[in-house]
Amino acid sequence: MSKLFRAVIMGPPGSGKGTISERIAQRFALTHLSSGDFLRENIAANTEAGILAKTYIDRGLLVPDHVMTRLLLPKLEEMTRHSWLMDGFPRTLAQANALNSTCDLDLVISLNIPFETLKERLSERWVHPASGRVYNMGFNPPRIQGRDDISGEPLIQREDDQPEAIVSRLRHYKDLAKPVIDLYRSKGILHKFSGTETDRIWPYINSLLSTKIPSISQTVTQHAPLP
Ligand SMILES: Nc1ncnc2c1ncn2[C@@H]1O[C@H](COP(=O)(O)OP(=O)(O)OP(=O)(O)O)[C@@H](O)[C@H]1O
Ligand SMILES: Nc1nc2c(ncn2[C@@H]2O[C@H](COP(=O)(O)OP(=O)(O)O)[C@@H](O)[C@H]2O)c(=O)[nH]1
Repeated sequence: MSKLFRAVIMGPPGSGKGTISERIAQRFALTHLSSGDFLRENIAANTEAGILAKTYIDRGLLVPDHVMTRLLLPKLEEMTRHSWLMDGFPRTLAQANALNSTCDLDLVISLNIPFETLKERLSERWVHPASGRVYNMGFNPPRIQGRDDISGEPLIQREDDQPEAIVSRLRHYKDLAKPVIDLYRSKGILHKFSGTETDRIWPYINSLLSTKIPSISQTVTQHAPLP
C-alpha cells in the first residue's frame, strides 16, 4: 500500500490558512481541501446538506458536527490515491475524533498570529462570495479594485470581518481549537508557527514539508513502483 501525505492546517480567522494552503498545494502538489469551499459548493448545488448548512452559516453559526462529518468524511474516504491538506476541518474535538477514525494524519500545522495582526488583515480582506477567493488590499490586491480577478464580479467585505465581531470569533476559535490542538500535540504531529507575516512563516513551513514529503514519495516508490 502506498503511503500518502495527509495534513491539516489550523489557525484563527485571518491567520493565513487559505493563503498558506494555496502555496503548499502548489509547491507540493497536494490537493487543498477547504471545508468552507466545500460547504459553498454544496450550497450552490442545493444539496440537502448544503441547504441545511446554509441555515447555520447565515446565522453566523458553525455547522453541527454530525452534518460536517457526514459531508466531509465520505469525500476524504474517496481520496484514497491523493495526498491532501485540509483547511477548516476539524474545528471541534468531535470532528477531530471522527477524522481520527477515518485516517491517520501525518502532520498538523497550527498558525499562531497576534490578535492585532488578525484584526488588521481581516479589516482589509475582500472576498468573492461565490468562489471563496480572497484578496487583501495591501497584501494581494485584485487586479481591478473591487472586482474578482477571474469572474469580474464584485468583491464584498464579510460582516464578521469587522473588528467588533473578530474578538468574539477569536475567543470562540480558541475555546474550540484548544482541545483539538492538545490532541494533536499529544500525538506528536503538531507543528506551531508564529509570526506576523505569511512571507516570513512560509519558508519554515516549506522546509518542514520538504523534509516530510520526499521521504513519503520514497515510500511510494518502494512499495508501489510505477508500471
Ligand atoms: N469544520 C467546520 N465545522 C463547522 N462549521 C464550519 C466548518 N468549516 C466551515 N464551517 C462553516 O462555514 C463557514 C465558512 O467557513 P470558512 O472556513 O470559509 O470561513 P470562516 O471559518 O468563517 O473564516 P476564516 O476563513 O476567516 O477562518 C464558517 O463560518 C462556518 O459556519
Ligand atoms: N498584510 C498581510 N495580509 C495577509 C498576509 N497573509 C495573508 N494575508 C491576508 O489576510 C487575510 C486573511 O488570510 P486568509 O488566508 O484568508 O486566512 P484564513 O482566514 O486563516 O484562511 C486575507 O485577506 C489575506 O490575503 C500577510 O502576511 N500580510
